[in-house]
Amino acid sequence: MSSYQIGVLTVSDTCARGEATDQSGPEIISMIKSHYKALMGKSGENITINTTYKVVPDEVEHIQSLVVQWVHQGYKLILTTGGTGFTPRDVTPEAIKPLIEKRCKGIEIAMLKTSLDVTPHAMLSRPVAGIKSNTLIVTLPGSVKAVRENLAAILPAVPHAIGLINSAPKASTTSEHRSKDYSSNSNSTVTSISSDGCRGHHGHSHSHNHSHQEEKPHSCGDGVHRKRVSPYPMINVDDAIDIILKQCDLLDIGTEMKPITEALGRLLAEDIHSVEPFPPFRASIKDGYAVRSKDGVGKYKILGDSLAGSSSYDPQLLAAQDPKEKYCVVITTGAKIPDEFDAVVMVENTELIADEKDHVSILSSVAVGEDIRPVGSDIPAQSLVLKKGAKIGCAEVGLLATLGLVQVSVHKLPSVSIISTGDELVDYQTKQIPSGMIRDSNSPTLASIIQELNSHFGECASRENIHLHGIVKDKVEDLERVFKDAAARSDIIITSGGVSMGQLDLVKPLLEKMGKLQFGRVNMKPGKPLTFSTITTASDSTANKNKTTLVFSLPGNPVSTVVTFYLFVVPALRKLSGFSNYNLPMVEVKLNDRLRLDPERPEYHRVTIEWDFNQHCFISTSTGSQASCRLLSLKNANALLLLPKSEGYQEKGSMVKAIVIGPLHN
Ligand SMILES: Nc1nc2c(c(=O)[nH]1)N[C@H]1C(S)=C(S)[C@@H](COP(=O)(O)OP(=O)(O)OC[C@H]3O[C@@H](n4cnc5c(N)ncnc54)[C@H](O)[C@@H]3O)O[C@H]1N2
Ligand code: MOO
Ligand SMILES: [Mg+2]
Repeated sequence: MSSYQIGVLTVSDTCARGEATDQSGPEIISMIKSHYKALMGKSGENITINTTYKVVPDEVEHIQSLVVQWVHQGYKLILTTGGTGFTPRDVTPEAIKPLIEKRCKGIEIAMLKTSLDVTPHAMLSRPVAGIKSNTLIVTLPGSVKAVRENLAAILPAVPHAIGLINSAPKASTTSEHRSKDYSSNSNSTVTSISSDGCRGHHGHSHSHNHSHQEEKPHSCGDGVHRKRVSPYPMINVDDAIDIILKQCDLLDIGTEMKPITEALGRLLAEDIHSVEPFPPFRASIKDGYAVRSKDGVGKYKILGDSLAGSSSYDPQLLAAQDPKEKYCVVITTGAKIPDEFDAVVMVENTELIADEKDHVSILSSVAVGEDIRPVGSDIPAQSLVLKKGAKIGCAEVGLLATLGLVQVSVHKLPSVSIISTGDELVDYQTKQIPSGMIRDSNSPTLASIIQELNSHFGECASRENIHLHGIVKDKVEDLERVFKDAAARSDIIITSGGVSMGQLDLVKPLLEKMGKLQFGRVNMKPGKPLTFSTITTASDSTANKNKTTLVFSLPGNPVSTVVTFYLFVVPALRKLSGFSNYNLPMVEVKLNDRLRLDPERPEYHRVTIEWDFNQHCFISTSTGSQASCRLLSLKNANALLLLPKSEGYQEKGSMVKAIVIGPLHN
């Protein structure tokens, strides 16, 4: 028995404001139900149709966030009504089009044709139909009459369309995919594995379709009545990142003034302009003599010197001299060129004259301006030197110093709380550990990653405001207390453990209770049970708005913890720190290994990459068995390969994209 979740979305300012009652939405629902009833009557198939009905104003964000959420929740069909006309408030097509992955013009034409048979005004409608993920999305006009016509025109094809969109892929989808076995004889085919977790031999197959359950807090229940299928739809990595980035807009981290010597790695929160020109005077580029270029080669009288920082030359002297003679001033690199001179001869192109120390022989003639830096030639006055949003590197600190700035306005950095969860954990400093227990490695690992990120990719998390909460046992009251404390003090909470299918995996239900669980599973390997939520803490005063905290509940397997951190926490940290490029650098690398692919999930395979001057490209070397509990698979890794989900292998010598996660040489 399959169940269809169908979303009906009425887009209308007046209905949203309650100034008009919506007829079209209810009409759609009744047409859908009666059509399917007829359909089921014929085919005998029994489908349960659940419809969700919402009304939103004519606003792109409102339409998109609901449609995206419904798609993530696995809806089969989404029908909107309203907002497809020509008036300024008609934005439904503009909201839906960017979400569509596959346009379905046939459906649009069917609707237009039907309506045009009725009235030529139908050409003033802008329908959009298309597929996003596994969902068919169709915009219908606003009027009930037009809804009836358009829906009647396409309903006969909709069930079949949905069937095609959700048809199983050709390749066999048995879940017993073989991959590098955890044991040493890696070429033995693993008969079955614990679903994607660390290699175990208590394997069982697991199906990937999920039934959509109402969004209510699910406890995993006790051992016996535990869910057999995760209630959390599996979404893809890009959509997950989109959701995270969107939620970042709810936080306002703010800016602060920092002394320039403490601003390295920070992002500028304002444009930086020069006031004075630099250099502020005409400066010599070389050591030698300042001359008047018109005097050419010959014997020159030395009138004094102008050294960088001090000068004995007095212009009165020149005025008192015989104009027919040639004059010069000793000059050093960086020194001010006296106004009466217009070029520099390098000391290598002169000769001393025996017994005449206040004369010199100039051997080469120079052009006007030779070896002189004009005023402002490095930095013009009143010019934009650094743009808002620029990362302050070493040179930028120097430029700020050159401009005489003592402090600068920079983006503040998000504060972070790190929490390890699990009854089996003891502090890593514990010498004798009781049987069945293990040391917590995730917290020290995560704290170190943040430090390394800050040093290599720009400051993206507060160094002072990173709070290690340590280990929290699998007890709801303990977890709730610590999460509440962390939410009050941090912008971002990073937990590890307790998010899969175990009866002590309490984190997801707790977050559904404490906040809003945005998504609970991602189609990736490792890292599938990654969970992302938001907790809103009411503000104490009406003045400032509620505080939102982003909660990243990473899977407990140490490698899953690290990989999901790089893929999902880093973009949030960077966006909140003011970066415009949220992701870590991406490169293309040539494989030095033949790697088996996972037929169900895209994989982030750990490698060491190095530039090869003979092959003119990065060469990647796998870190070995990729079991997600094997932290060794991250040892010396400085990149994550993006391997596609597919049968078969990624061949040695082929080019693959990789995310750079560490220094390119050790
Ligand atoms: N029946 C199913 N079981 C599992 C599934 C599934 O879909 N069905 N998913 C597997 C996958 S994939 C992953 S990833 C893990 C993630 O599970 P949790 O997030 O609940 O993690 P835990 O169960 O708490 O721990 C997993 C593993 O990692 C060790 N661990 C936990 N915290 C730490 C820490 N701070 N330092 C070091 N090691 C840690 C823990 O002892 C476990 O061995 O679920 C699979 N199961
Ligand atoms: O073990 Mo899991 O593969 O991290 O998702
Ligand atoms: Mg678990």
